Amino acid sequence: MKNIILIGFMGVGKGSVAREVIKHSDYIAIDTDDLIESMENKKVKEIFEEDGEAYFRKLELNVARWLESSVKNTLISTGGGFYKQKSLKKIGTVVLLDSPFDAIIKRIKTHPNAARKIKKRPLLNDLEKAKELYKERRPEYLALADIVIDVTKKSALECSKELLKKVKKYA
Ligand SMILES: Nc1ncnc2c1ncn2[C@@H]1O[C@H](COP(=O)(O)OP(=O)(O)O)[C@@H](O)[C@H]1O
Ligand SMILES: O=C(O)C1=C[C@@H](OP(=O)(O)O)[C@@H](O)[C@H](O)C1
Repeated sequence: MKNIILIGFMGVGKGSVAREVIKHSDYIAIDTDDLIESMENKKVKEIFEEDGEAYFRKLELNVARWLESSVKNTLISTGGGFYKQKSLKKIGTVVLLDSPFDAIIKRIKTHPNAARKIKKRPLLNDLEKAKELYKERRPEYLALADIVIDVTKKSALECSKELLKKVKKYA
């Protein structure tokens, strides 16, 4: 099985879809932010505050190198900026979870833990800036994707089923 690498904007549902995929397939899952947090023994938010974004991006590069050389048969969910890694397409089949900006924000805001969900994502704290980032990134995400899944109005389970069906062609 080729790796699957899930990309998409902050909060679009990469982690949630990954959790459903592992329930319904033989994939195991890892998450680039989780790897970084355990490497550094710090939350992403603290790394941004204490070490800066550039340092965080270096950690993403280290993770990308390790994924490319050592990880197989795995579903890899990523942070929203991980797609900039040059080796992305070598790591696995690239699956984009896609949704309009307003739909992503609406979904996060209706979650019971909304404030915490927003706070833990430093680049989502200023919504105007986040929208600009979305506009800049969306065409780049689309250009890299082997598979695009529109997650708007679908449950994470539905998205996971669509992903598993579409990915068969690339296995
Ligand atoms: N398909 C979905 N339908 C409804 N809510 C969702 C869906 N996918 C994710 N969410 C909610 O959106 C928020 C962000 O999801 P998450 O999986 O953490 O995104 P990401 O990993 O892309 O940052 C969470 O509150 C999650 O419960
Ligand atoms: O879009 C980004 O640049 C980031 C997205 C975050 O991950 P999520 O996409 O899981 O929120 C996290 O990696 C960091 O805050 C930076």
